Amino acid sequence: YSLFSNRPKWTSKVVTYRIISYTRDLSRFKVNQLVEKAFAMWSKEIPLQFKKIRMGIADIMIGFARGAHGDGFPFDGPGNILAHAFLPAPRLGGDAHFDEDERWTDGTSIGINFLFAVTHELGHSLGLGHSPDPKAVMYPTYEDRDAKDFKLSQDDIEGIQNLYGKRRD
Ligand SMILES: CC(C)C[C@H](CS(C)(=N)=N)C(=O)N[C@H]1Cc2cn(c3ccccc23)CCCCCCNC1=O
Ligand SMILES: [Zn+2]
Repeated sequence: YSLFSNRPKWTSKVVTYRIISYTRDLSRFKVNQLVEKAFAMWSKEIPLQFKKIRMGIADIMIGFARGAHGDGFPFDGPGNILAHAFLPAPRLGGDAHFDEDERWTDGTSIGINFLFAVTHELGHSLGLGHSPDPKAVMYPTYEDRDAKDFKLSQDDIEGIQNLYGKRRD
């Protein structure tokens, strides 16, 4: 795993999130469900709670966009960069954006596995960098093969616990 030298992290006990836009590739219900599942994978390992809000400003704002979308980091059409997320910080910090020019799937058809991508992006939203371990969710590139029924690797867990400590309950 890798962290950033200033080790940015959330210092509140509860971190809020809000899904502000959706994709035409998956139902809103499915997007909500997969985002919830990705948060649960990380929160299982650390003493941090995630709370979904429906209005207002959340710590982690999640959405889909194509091309230039107002954060100075325009997406690049199909393929290449699939998504991006900002390290823990106010405002844009923590936010995760998914490229609407990709085809997002829940594993039942061809396309980029959305659950895998959300889990990777939330790793960044929580403060993780990339891992050199090809088995880690935080490995820099998307490999379709291990996107089906994946779980956090030991490396991912060690990294996130280095930052937030172990969950005790
Ligand atoms: C891990 C993801 C869920 C999130 C990361 C983005 S991020 C910011 N959150 N680390 C991602 O999109 N990685 C690229 C990295 C990448 C691979 N290639 C590229 C060609 C051009 C540009 C980028 C890439 C080679 C060709 C394959 C392109 C399709 C797959 N793209 C990737 O794997
Ligand atoms: Zn990444």
